[in-house]
Amino acid sequence: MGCKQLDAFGLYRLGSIKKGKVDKDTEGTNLGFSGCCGTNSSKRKISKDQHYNTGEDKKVIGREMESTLKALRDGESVLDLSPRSTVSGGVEDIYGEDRATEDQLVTPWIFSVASGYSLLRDPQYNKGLSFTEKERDAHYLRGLLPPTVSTQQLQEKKLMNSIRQYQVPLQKYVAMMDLQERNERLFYKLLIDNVEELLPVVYTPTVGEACQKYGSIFRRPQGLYISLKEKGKILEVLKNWPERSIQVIVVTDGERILGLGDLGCQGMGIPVGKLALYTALGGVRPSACLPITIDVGTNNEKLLNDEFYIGLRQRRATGQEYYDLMHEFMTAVKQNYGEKVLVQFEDFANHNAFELLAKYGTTHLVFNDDIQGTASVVLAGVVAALKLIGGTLPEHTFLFLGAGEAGTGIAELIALEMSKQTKAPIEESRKKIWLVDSKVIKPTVLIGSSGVGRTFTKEVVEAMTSNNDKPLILALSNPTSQSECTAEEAYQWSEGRAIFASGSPFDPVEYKGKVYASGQANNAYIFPGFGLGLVISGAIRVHDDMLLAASESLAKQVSEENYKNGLIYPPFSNIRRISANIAANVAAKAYELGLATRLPRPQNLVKCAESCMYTPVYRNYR
Ligand SMILES: O=C([O-])CC(=O)C(=O)O
Ligand SMILES: [Mg+2]
Repeated sequence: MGCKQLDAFGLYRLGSIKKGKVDKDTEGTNLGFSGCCGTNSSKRKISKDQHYNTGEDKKVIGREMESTLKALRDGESVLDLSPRSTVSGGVEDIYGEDRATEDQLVTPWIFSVASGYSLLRDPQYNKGLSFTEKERDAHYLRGLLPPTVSTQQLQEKKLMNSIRQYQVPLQKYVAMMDLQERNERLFYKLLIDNVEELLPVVYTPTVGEACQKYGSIFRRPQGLYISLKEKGKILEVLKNWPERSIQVIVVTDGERILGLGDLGCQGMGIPVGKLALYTALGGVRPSACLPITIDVGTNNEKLLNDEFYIGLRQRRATGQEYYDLMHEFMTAVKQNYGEKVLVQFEDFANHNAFELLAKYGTTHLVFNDDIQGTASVVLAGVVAALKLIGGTLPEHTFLFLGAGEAGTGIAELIALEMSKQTKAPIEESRKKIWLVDSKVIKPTVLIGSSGVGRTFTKEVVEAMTSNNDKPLILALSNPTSQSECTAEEAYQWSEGRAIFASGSPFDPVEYKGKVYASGQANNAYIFPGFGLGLVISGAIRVHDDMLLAASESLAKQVSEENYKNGLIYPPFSNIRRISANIAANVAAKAYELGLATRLPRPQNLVKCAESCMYTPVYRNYR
């Protein structure tokens, strides 16, 4: 059976943009910024007269959805595996019992009941001072703990007190990572109960600094490191990981960590952080999460010369060598964990991100957070913002600064949603979206995703404000240092009129006696619930309509009270409920598209999602 090309999200359009005319004289237009539209790593320039909707785009438009659905109808290609990843038998053959895996190496895992000292040292089961008297007797813990028996609540209080005493964010980060390695449930209890306070610690912006200094703060490995040294042995490497039932893998190659660029092997902080959110925000079990860093070297001279750098000391492998390693990895993942494991690509550089998504979208359950997750969260924010700025989605004009993964992904998803609403071809919708600056357009929505900080200058924000009663301004680049502008700047320069959200959080701002709280337009709203939806439905492929389903669900959960405060996202304090609703909407779409394998379909998908969610409450040991 042939493996028909099934266009994954955003692929051909990027190809066409890449092929587009590059004009070096694109600077200076009515909004006062240059036409530079690449991320740090891409540094591409796109001509100002190259409208998003180009002739070349048209040729490939519509293929993705149509071909997906057609392929599904024909029953031909969606489930096909590429020849190298086809396995006959051996799927999830954990203990090496099948004939088909006779020639494969086996890790001699032994599972035993932890007790005594090793129980205290096991982060999955350790409860510290919360072991009861009975448990202390039954599990050989007498004398290994001081006499007091604490509650989990008291432990939480104590740890929050101590974390709050650290002034330096990185110290808070290290304290949280230490806790995760010592007492996993308590770590998640803290994160879940104090999500708004701790998100900036374990996630952006602090995780960015942590990655930059990862070699210096490295204590224990928290995920799998797959480097060029492991070429030919990746399946064995996967088998070294102690957990067998993996549902979500977040993988990076470290080449574009947030807006900080190439951090090589030290990008590991990102998969670790994202998966902590998968559990805390989306309820995916920690044991089912696997952070992975693919190390093909780094072009970051500073790291190559850093004596504490933890990765391969060589320049990045590219081309065939790179793709061969990635292919071995993707094949091994499917062979080891089966069809339903979600592989989330995170912080790959543009040139690889689109290609990997295209290549593996047909054979694996893959999701690119930077292209698709960010698109879904931004579409939700824009749809919600319509309540504040007025008009319908197709009535607005969008200008992007940054046509990398996020910019392209967002533009595509907005165009897709517009064309669903207007029933007009997607080419028409694309005409409202500009990936470059131009003298003639008067954008109503300004979206920054260039990875370059401070590009929304006073001039830019003032120009937006002079054209719009309520300009919608999204400064998406992370971490805070790379934000296109600060919340304070947005409110000051727009005289309090901007509807503003940013990728990394900003504190509320006071302007002329009024307090303005801004939202966080970060894919953290989407990926945990999105992944949970895939997991509970047993989905085998990601489809664009699932991204729309996630986005729709998020937008619906913005309350009147939020709107009154100028917010276009609900607060993170409700994120578990938000994620359960997103999961239910995504799962419903998976069933509708015939991409779900967990049958029969649960009647109430919200209840199903909620009941599947991880709880950090201590369990009693017999
Ligand atoms: O990690 C974040 O905060 C959002 C994201 O995916 C990125 O900036 O690459
Ligand atoms: Mg990312």
